[in-house]
Amino acid sequence: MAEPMEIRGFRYWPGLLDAAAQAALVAELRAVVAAAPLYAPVTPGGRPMSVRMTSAGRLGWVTDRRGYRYEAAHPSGVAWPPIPASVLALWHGLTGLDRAPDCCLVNFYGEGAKMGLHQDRDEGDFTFPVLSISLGDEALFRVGGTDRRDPTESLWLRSGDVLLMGGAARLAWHGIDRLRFRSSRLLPGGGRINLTLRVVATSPSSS
Ligand SMILES: O=C(O)CCC(=O)C(=O)O
Ligand SMILES: [Fe+2]
Repeated sequence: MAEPMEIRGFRYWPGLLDAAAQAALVAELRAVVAAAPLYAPVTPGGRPMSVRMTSAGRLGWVTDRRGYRYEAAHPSGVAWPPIPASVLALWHGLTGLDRAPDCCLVNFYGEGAKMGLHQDRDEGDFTFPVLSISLGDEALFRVGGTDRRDPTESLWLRSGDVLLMGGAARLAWHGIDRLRFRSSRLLPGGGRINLTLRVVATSPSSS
């Protein structure tokens, strides 16, 4: 596996997935979205998010008026589809962990979509990293420290880039400021997909 770069404590593999791997992943994600359609989430405060979302895995991350949490089913009631095998292989290869992720959150960014600065802290055990995979249009990723007021820096995430948020950077603030819509031709209609792989419970048998 190629040596990662380091950015603010994150491990970063620019262009890790080649064009063929990206296309294969998109095909697998089409099956995920066919089983568990992208939906428009709302924050606990009632504000619509600009990204559309779904999940694969034992648990999916959801938000609505009742709060941020992990659920065993899609808002429609259907079970989340399994995490694609190629995604699991990346997780095990890059994290070195035997433990599989419980959730593969799928974010779709259409034109104008963004994600405010936040920490990923609904998982319960921050010793496990979060692995992020970017597909499609370029997105301006902003990363800070573990304190909201820490200075931030930005980098453009491109299709095929992979980022591991672990160790001291597991609780770093991060977000997506904007997209270069139609900067990639991977998705025919434009847009960006981001996958984040997360361990949610503390042991695989707990539910
Ligand atoms: O889209 C991205 O690159 C980041 C997504 C993210 O931070 C999240 O889903 O928690
Ligand atoms: Fe996040």
